[in-house]
Amino acid sequence: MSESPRVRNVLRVNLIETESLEKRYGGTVTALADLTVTIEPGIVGLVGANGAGKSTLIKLSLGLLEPTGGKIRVLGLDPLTDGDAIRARVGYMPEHDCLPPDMSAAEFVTHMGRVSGLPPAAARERASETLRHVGLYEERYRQIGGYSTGMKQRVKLAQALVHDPELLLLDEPTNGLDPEGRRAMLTLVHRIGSEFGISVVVCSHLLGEIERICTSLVAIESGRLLRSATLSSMTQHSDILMIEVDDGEDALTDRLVGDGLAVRRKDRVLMVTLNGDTTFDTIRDAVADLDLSLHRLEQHRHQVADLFREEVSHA
Ligand SMILES: Nc1ncnc2c1ncn2[C@@H]1O[C@H](COP(=O)(O)OP(=O)(O)OP(=O)(O)O)[C@@H](O)[C@H]1O
Repeated sequence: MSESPRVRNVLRVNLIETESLEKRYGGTVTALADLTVTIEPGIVGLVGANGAGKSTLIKLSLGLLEPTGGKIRVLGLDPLTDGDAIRARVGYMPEHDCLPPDMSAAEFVTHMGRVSGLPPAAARERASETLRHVGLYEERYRQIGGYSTGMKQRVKLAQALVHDPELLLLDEPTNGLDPEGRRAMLTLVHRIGSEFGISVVVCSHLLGEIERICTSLVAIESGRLLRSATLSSMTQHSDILMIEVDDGEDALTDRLVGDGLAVRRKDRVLMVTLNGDTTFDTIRDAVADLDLSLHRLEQHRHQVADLFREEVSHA
């Protein structure tokens, strides 16, 4: 984290690339099927319902599992042959609780720093630093067994960060947290991604929750790619104008339809399909002729929900 985002961002290598990736468990359960996706640097939400295959993809990325078909590369490396190199450059926060209750957070995170190859003094220093970043500095000498769920999640995050990785893989980091705890955890993840320049792949079954912190989203369903897109491409202007007037929506609708425009109504909002630059003039003239007061006239932006949530909700 001491390294500047500028230096890190020079390395624009893809985070994860898969080609026809397949993972079957025991020959019967197909967790991933023909998954081809390229995940670029940034804060990436990996969304999908429970059982969609998110954890399997993360474990394949770390070389903890072997694919039964296809290819996967992480930071340009092959997890099967370059597993050590990948684990040195990647931090992993697993979904389930895996913390020793009778160790303090300081001891545990220092230990994980040592496992990652840091010398003793550097591991202790980095452990303190990362525990401060995740908001556990004051509590770092208490036994983990006495921590709340939120504090345990932060220890898991700290151990993933201790060796200063380029990429963080976070599996459902908000699991078990109350709404305030979820917000705080996501704010922390966003800070790590935006201020420290560490790329993050964050798994969640809750699209609505993670979309606000992500630069791109990858949705999977039953082990297959549903959609992959950047947030900016998803929230571009559409060709729909949203109009609200104080009163007189019916009269305005009739008039605009009479002027040849396509109008849909959603409660009190008129949604008019743009038909060249003259559409604005037509609306202005209609509002003036009907003596209405105009509250809103703006080009509708696509909502992530429109493009994604519906698909994910079926997942
Ligand atoms: N070790 C395993 N043996 C057999 N089946 C497994 C194993 N691990 C996962 N699966 C199955 O593979 C599918 C994908 O599971 P995976 O854990 O990757 O999904 P997920 O999207 O991470 O969901 P969740 O958040 O619930 O873990 C599921 O049907 C799951 O039951």
